[in-house]
Amino acid sequence: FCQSLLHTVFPPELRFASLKFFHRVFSYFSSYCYYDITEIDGVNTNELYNAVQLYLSSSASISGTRLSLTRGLNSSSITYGLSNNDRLIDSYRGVTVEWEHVVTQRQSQTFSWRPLPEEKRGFTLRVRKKNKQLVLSSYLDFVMEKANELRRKNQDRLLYTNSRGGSLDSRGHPWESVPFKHPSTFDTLAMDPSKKAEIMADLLDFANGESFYQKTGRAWKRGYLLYGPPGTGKSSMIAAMANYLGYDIYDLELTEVNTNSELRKLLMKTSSKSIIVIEDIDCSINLTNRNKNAGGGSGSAAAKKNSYDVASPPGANGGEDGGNTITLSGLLNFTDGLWSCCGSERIFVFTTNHIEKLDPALLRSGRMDMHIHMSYCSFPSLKILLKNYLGFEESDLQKGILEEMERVIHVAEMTPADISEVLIKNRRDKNKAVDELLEILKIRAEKNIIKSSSRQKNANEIEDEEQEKRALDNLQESCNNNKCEEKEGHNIEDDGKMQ
Ligand SMILES: Nc1ncnc2c1ncn2[C@@H]1O[C@H](COP(=O)(O)OP(=O)(O)OP(=O)(O)O)[C@@H](O)[C@H]1O
Ligand SMILES: [Mg+2]
Repeated sequence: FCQSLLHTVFPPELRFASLKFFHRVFSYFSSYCYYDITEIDGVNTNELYNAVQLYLSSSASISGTRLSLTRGLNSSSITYGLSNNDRLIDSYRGVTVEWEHVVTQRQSQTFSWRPLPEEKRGFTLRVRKKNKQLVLSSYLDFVMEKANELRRKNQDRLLYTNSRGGSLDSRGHPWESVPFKHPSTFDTLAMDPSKKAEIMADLLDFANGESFYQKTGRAWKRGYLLYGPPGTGKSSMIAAMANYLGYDIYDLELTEVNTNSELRKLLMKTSSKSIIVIEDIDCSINLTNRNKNAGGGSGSAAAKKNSYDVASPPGANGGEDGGNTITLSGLLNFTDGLWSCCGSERIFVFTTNHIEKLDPALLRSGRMDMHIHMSYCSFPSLKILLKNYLGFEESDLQKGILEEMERVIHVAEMTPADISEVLIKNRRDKNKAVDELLEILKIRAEKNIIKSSSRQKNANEIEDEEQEKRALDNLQESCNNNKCEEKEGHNIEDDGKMQ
């Protein structure tokens, strides 16, 4: 209206100045101020625009007359947002604000190095002037935070791998990703319930512990070492952790990493809220010699001790000379050196079948915060498997069968993987599955008893042999001593004679 009035009343040279004047007068008397958030800011995508769009999708009431629906890549849920030129009221700490989605056609003569969308989109936020401070200081931060949370919730988690070696993709990323859809959860995981509850509580404390880590001056990260025989659920536990916290997983293949600096680059490209996994750490690299390159090999015990105490500066033993020169020192810098803090809220999980092979430097407290022993199936774990695979509660099974299972399960030393195999095979006939499982448990237990008794017998025999040998050695030694004494006596005599 103003513009058409200007056209008729003012000559062209005065139009611009008078428009500015009207605008000033209008904004002086208006009790509102307006903020434009455009989709594209210069040549960059405006992150705030995307955040607002996502944020509004959570508060858009279904009663809105027209909503636009979107489903993103890697997302399994639909989000909705404002359609063109629609408005929505939001309130924050008792303050009401109004959002409008503004879409206009882009003028065709605009020059740009990259193709821009034909429509110019943006949000206009209308706030009362008296609330301006609140909006600028905290409402927009709140919107960003909420949007990030929604993005994580809506988006399927990703599983990243560095299987391409050191090569980068077209965007310069060293990680390749696929949607992560592992069904393992803490409900399906068979392990001692009290241990499970402890781990779950620890994870929750970690995820909600931002202020604690800030207060205590610690980097916001946590390390878990899972160890135990194959098939006891170490990988399943990692998947359950990721599903529980909603974190992405970075599966680090150490054999594909050539140098310590490559390892650092990989770490820098991981995102927050993620689990960084190194499976079978004892097999990945030679982790017994921390200062292989810097110290020039394992030396004396003292030199070795020293190499544990002195943290090598990053890159000192980086082995940029090619070949697989990644060292334990590089790995330790990766997990808790300065570089490990270049993101936050990260969990490191290492798995191994042989904890005894690991270097004490990896096991010292503070490095791997929790050591979790995944062991052979116990009776409580067995009950979880029976419930998950066959739907049998404790009360559905005969007391005699349960008692017998409880008696043999420890001696049988069967992994949850072995037991689930038997249950899956017979899952159509549940009673048969239980009978067969009990039978197998008994056979295994019997075998183990025989094996351990023969081992004991062997050990006793070896002990006897050693005792005999020791006795013979002692005898021989005393004989030798006697001979020496006789000989020394002769010498003295000889000496005497000579003198
Ligand atoms: N504790 C468990 N609870 C439920 N299922 C389990 C458990 N342990 C093993 N399984 C089953 O056995 C299979 C193998 O388990 P998983 O891969 O987690 O073992 P692992 O300990 O990682 O073995 P490895 O040391 O060989 O990597 C899984 O598919 C899972 O279904
Ligand atoms: Mg595994």
